[in-house]
Amino acid sequence: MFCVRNAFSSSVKRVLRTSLTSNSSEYNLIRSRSISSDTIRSWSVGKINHVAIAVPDLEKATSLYRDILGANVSKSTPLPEHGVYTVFVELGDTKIELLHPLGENSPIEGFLKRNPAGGIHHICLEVSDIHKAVDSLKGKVRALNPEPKIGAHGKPVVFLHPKDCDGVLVELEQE
Ligand SMILES: C[C@@H](C(=O)O)C(=O)SCCNC(=O)CCNC(=O)[C@H](O)C(C)(C)COP(=O)(O)OP(=O)(O)OC[C@H]1O[C@@H](n2cnc3c(N)ncnc32)[C@H](O)[C@@H]1OP(=O)(O)O
Repeated sequence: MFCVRNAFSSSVKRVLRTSLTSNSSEYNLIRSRSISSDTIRSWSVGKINHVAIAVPDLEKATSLYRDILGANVSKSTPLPEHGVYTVFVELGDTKIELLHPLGENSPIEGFLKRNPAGGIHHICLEVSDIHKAVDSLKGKVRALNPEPKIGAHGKPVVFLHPKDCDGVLVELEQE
């Protein structure tokens, strides 16, 4: 009886010790991660600036938001350096960006081939410091243009690879 109780109690102690040790090391790991990311992070991510929709027929898509839904929409603007036409739909403090291919080798050509009816192409998030953001993402998330380009709002933008962002193309824009 004594032997059985002793064996039981030492196995309980072993389980407790293992669990305590592993919890402590997890705790230390979590603690050190949050301390180091707090220390290193000198930029922050802000609100969604816009959601971009690639469309096969820009006039038809503009008419949906302007004439049927009654939103304010911008004029169509060609952005040859990005290979797209854009139309912005104003929605309170955020926007929808309608995208249509411009010229040969438009970066949205392939997307529209795969999604001929159109679809959500990317989301754009504001960041407080785009250069620091790009630096701190190195080795974790691939930037498609590590050197920021001037985007549709005249501000620097960087696109992040959709395969590193859960299947979503993410654009970072300087606030
Ligand atoms: C004006 C400016 C602004 O707002 O300021 C803009 O919007 S300019 C908006 C247009 N500019 C950009 O999009 C610039 C950044 N984009 C790019 O560099 C390109 O579009 C890529 C994201 C690299 C995709 O190019 P492309 O379609 O030729 O690549 P690919 O056919 O090799 O595709 C590689 C893989 O990525 C996936 N993939 C491609 N485009 C995607 C998208 N928009 N969202 C989610 N996944 C996507 C494909 O399905 C494929 O997956 P599987 O391998 O599984 O089949």
